[in-house]
Amino acid sequence: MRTVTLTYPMKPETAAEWDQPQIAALGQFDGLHRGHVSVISSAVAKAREEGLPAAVITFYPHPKDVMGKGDYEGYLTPPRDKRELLAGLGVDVLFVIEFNEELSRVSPRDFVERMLLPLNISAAVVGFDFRFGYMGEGDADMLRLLGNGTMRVETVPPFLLNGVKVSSSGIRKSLQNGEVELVNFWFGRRYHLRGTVVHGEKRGRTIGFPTANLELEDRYVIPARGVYAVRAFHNGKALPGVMNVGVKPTFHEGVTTPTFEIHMLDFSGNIYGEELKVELVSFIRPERRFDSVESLISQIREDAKTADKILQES
Ligand SMILES: Cc1cc2nc3c(=O)[nH]c(=O)nc-3n(C[C@H](O)[C@H](O)[C@H](O)COP(=O)(O)O)c2cc1C
Ligand SMILES: Nc1ncnc2c1ncn2[C@@H]1O[C@H](COP(=O)(O)OP(=O)(O)O)[C@@H](O)[C@H]1O
Repeated sequence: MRTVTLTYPMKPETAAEWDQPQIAALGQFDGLHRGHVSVISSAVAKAREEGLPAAVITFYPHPKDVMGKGDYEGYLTPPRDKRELLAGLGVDVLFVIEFNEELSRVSPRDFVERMLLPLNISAAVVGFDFRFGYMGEGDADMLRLLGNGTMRVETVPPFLLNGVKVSSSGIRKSLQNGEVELVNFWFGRRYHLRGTVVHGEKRGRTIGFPTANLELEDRYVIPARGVYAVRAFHNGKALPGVMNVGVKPTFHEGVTTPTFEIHMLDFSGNIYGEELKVELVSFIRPERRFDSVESLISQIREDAKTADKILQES
C-alpha cells in the first residue's frame, strides 16, 4: 500500500500523477472498527470488480484535535496502526489530507473541486452520516452534486451489532469504562497500545513482579485505570501478561499521569529500549491503594493467576 500525504490546495504536480480513475472510501475512520471496515471493504470490492485501484482518503490530525481546546483524548488508531490495518484490508493507496485551520474553512465545493476531482475518483464510498467541508455543511448528496456526473457516490448503512450502531465515540467511552470485551467485539479485533520499554522505578523486580514500563508510541485513547489480562507481542512473539494502567497509589500521592506496566507471565530477559505491542484481552479489576507492600504482592499474584486463566481460554 502506498501512503500519500496531501495538503490543501493540491499542487498541480501531485494531481498530474493520478491520471487513472480510482475508487475511494472517504472518512476519518479513527479506530477502523467494524463499521469503518464495512465502508472500506465495500470500496475495495467495487475497485476489484472494476479493475481499479482502491483508495482511502482520510485526514490527519483528527479535526477535533485541531479545532478543540487542547482536550483531545487521543487516537484509537494512530497513523501507523491505521496504515497497517488498511494495508491488511487490501487498500492500494492511502491519501492522508493534512487537517488544519485553513482546511476547516474550505467550502464543500472547493474541497470536491480542488482535492477530490484532481485525484480522479470515479466512485466515492462513504458512511451514511459522512459530513465534509466548512462546518460539516457537505453530505453524500452534496458530494454527488458537486462531483458533477464524474464521481458516483455510494453510502453504506450503519453497521449494527445487537441493535447498537458501532461508533468511535461509543468505543472511546467503553474503553474509558474498562469494557474491553465489548470494545474488542466492536473492533472485530483486540484494542492495542504500542510503545517502547523504558526504565521505571526498579521496584518491580524487588517484589517478584518485574514490569516492562511502556512509553506509548503515540497519543492513544487511554483505557480505564486498572489491571488487564493482555498479550504482549515482542518481535512478533505473543507473550501472555498482566498490565496495570495506573498511578500506583500504594507508593505515590497526587500523580495524575498513568503509567503502563506489563508483567509477562513466563518471561525473563532485558527488553529495555525494545518495542511491545500490547493487546487488551480483559479487564480484571480497578487499581487501588494497598496498606502494605505484602498485600499488593499477594493481589498481583492473584491478578497473574486470573490473567493466566483468561488467556488460556481466549
Ligand atoms: C498486575 C499488577 C497490578 C497492580 N496493581 C496495583 C494496584 O492496585 N495499586 C498500586 O498501587 N499499584 C499496582 N501495581 C503497580 C505496582 O505498584 C508496580 O508494578 C510496582 O511498584 C513496580 O513499579 P516499577 O516497574 O516502576 O518498578 C500493579 C502492578 C501489576 C503488574
Ligand atoms: N517477566 C517480565 N515481565 C516484564 N519485564 C521483565 C520480565 N522479566 C524481565 N523483565 C525486564 O525487567 C524490567 C522491569 O523490571 P523492574 O524492576 O520493574 O524495572 P523498571 O522499574 O525499570 O520497569 C523490564 O523492563 C524488562 O526489561
